[in-house]
Amino acid sequence: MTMLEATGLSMQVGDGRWLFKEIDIYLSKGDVLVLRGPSGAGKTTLLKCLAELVPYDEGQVKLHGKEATEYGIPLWRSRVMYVPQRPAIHTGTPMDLFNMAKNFASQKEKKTLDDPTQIGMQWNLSESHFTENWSNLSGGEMQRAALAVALALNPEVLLLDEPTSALDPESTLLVEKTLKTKTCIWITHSSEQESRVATNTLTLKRLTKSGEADDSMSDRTATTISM
Ligand SMILES: Nc1ncnc2c1ncn2[C@@H]1O[C@H](COP(=O)(O)OP(=O)(O)OP(=O)(O)O)[C@@H](O)[C@H]1O
Repeated sequence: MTMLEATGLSMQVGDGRWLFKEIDIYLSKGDVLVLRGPSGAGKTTLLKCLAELVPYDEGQVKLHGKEATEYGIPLWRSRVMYVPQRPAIHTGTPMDLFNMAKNFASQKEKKTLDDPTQIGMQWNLSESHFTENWSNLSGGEMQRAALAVALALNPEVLLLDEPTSALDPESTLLVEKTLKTKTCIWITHSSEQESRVATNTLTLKRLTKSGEADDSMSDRTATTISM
């Protein structure tokens, strides 16, 4: 049964070019939809539209058949959660972030929250990484800690923006093992990662101003979805 449904999602950018046009996504529980496409094709922006972080021009997004306005935007974002490639500059520690987020009214409706430390320990992080200031963590530690905080908040859909881009191969496999058990849309530039985690793939291509595939750009012929 479809959990997250986007229909006819379209967005135009400043110069009148369509960034993406008439995107349809049907995500059921346990699906891992891999989002691929060349740099600048609009992958990050599409995830931000699904999370209602940036406005789109046409189309609808629904979770369990209801639009974001019916939930209220903060509750929507706690259920359909965008996880950036690099965590925003946070002061304090990963646990401070988790404790702050779990006290948001939108989180309080959730019955179960997990422990980010326990999640991180599956990924070769130690408890102390979660009580260390973000600024003292390495790029890979920061990326795993931010992912662990997001997972612990138990969103229904995770929108993952290159979630293993800062990780070594061993940590990448550990993180994949956990994330592929979740319902998510996952941006990656790696076809190896796609083959390990995807239940289906959506490929974005660059479009011309009129919204047609830009055939002058190599390997950019259409917006395709393969199941
Ligand atoms: N609101 C906006 N107004 C104008 N341009 C925008 C807007 N939002 C996104 N863009 C442009 O759209 C393009 C797509 O950006 P986006 O970050 O979504 O691409 P991407 O496919 O995720 O790229 P990458 O693989 O490099 O991360 C960029 O050129 C960006 O500057």
